Amino acid sequence: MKGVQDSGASLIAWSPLLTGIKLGLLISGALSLIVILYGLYNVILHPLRRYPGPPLWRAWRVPYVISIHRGNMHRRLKEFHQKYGPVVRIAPNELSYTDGAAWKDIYGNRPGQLPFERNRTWFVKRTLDQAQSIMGPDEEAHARLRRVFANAFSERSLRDQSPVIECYVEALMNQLKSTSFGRQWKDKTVDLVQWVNFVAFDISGDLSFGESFDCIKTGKAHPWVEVVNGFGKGLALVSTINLYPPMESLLKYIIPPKIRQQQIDHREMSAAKARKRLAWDTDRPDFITPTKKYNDQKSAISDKEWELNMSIIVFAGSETTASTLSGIFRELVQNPGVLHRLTHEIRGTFNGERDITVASTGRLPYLNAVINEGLRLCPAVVIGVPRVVPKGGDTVCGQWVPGGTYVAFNQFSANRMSRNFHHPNSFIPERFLNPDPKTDDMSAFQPFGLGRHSCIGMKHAYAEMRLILARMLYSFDIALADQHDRWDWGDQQAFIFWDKRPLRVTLRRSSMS
Ligand code: HEM
Repeated sequence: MKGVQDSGASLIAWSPLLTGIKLGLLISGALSLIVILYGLYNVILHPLRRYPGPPLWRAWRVPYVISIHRGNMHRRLKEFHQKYGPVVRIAPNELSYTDGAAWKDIYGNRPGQLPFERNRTWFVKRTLDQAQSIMGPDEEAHARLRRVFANAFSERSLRDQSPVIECYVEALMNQLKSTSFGRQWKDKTVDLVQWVNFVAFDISGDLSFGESFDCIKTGKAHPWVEVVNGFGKGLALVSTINLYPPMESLLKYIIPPKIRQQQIDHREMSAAKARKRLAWDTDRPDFITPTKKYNDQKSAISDKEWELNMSIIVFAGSETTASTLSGIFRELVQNPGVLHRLTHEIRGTFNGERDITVASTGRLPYLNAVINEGLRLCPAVVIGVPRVVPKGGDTVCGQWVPGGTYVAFNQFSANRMSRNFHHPNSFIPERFLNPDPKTDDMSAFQPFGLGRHSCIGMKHAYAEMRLILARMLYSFDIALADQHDRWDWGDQQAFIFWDKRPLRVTLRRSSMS
């Protein structure tokens, strides 16, 4: 009897816990049901239901988020486009395109039609007084900022700025040629990824902040550069969290305090550098002199906007150029035939290193073809910058897309589709010498984007890349340090930007230098 009483008493004592467990099961059951029903709705009833794509990705956004954080989104998208075709639904409300016609429809300026704006989840504004940026989604602010900075990127400004670019490339060459510990060298092994990063950031720092980061001089990355090199992973985290607005408030708990402090210090360092350059009364040839002149008349840009946009331009101008050059150098050392033909063109054109300038490298057909082929195989903007279809919907590639859908042209996938390019995974610069529309669809090739948001620094990027490649191949015979170190550029991870692996090459002074 006592035993029964005891077990009855303990059952009573357990009953709140059992009720709690039951309630918990009920709630998690209900939540799972909602998640399943939401997935089923997305696949069966959603307005995008007729677009093909991997079932789990069409049902929920989670696989997309996981892939972004694994750094393999570019490879997954390529697989999907190979399987499902030129338009793939990669999330309940997102379509990915590889058909060249999508460039004009999504990014082009179409008079009389509403624009496809930049997707706000990528460029969210955290406070109302946060400065506007040229990379931001606000079309009005963008148009104003684009006008303010336009003169700094004109053909004429590039001519004025060329001596600055040449001076840093000269410094790079001197550093690479320098003796090691006082001894002349015959062969020298260097990591080219590191050195092109140094030169690209030093040039960008000078043209925007008025001072170099001194990466070439010191042989190491400046703290400002070190922080922005990890920027892609941060942007990937923020952009995916922004997809789930209630999670946004958790950001401050997710980001470790050390990283948060690093971000604050970095912002302050950028602001101090920007203020220093702006206070300088000078006519030096850089991005700021023409912009300041315009702004003195129009007062179009606030102090905070100066600070934010100068940092953006430093980053946009260096990471992209450094990535592309890293890709081109890797392709060259892995393709000796192309390297030989390019070296022959460069050494046959110039009579000495002094002849190699921004202006004189503009007319080398094979050099230009090599750069374009590098931009195709190793696109700096790996994953398309998404846009949003305007209210009321619009047509992309002849198919109706409802308003609010995210749409993007994905360059890595598009450039490696055999329906766009013959032997799409091979490095064949010749395809750019005499493009044959039967084998290569050049409408798919827009490495600098299209329309009002297309790259403002395109001329500068080509100028820098031509000069660096020409000077390097004129002065050095370059080969892979380890002949087994061969792989496809796309094998690397990409967190919005490429997570670049080293490129160890052996340099030997050429007979020309
Ligand atoms: C190989 C080098 C480069 C590549 C592949 C590249 C690519 C791109 C692309 C695809 C866009 C369009 C983004 C969008 O559609 O939302 C863009 C925008 C931009 N790029 Fe570049 N870029 C390069 C170099 C540069 C350089 C050297 C600078 C400046 C010095 C620069 C500054 C910018 C800026 C400010 C924007 C935003 C333009 C706007 O929204 O009006 N880029 N770039």
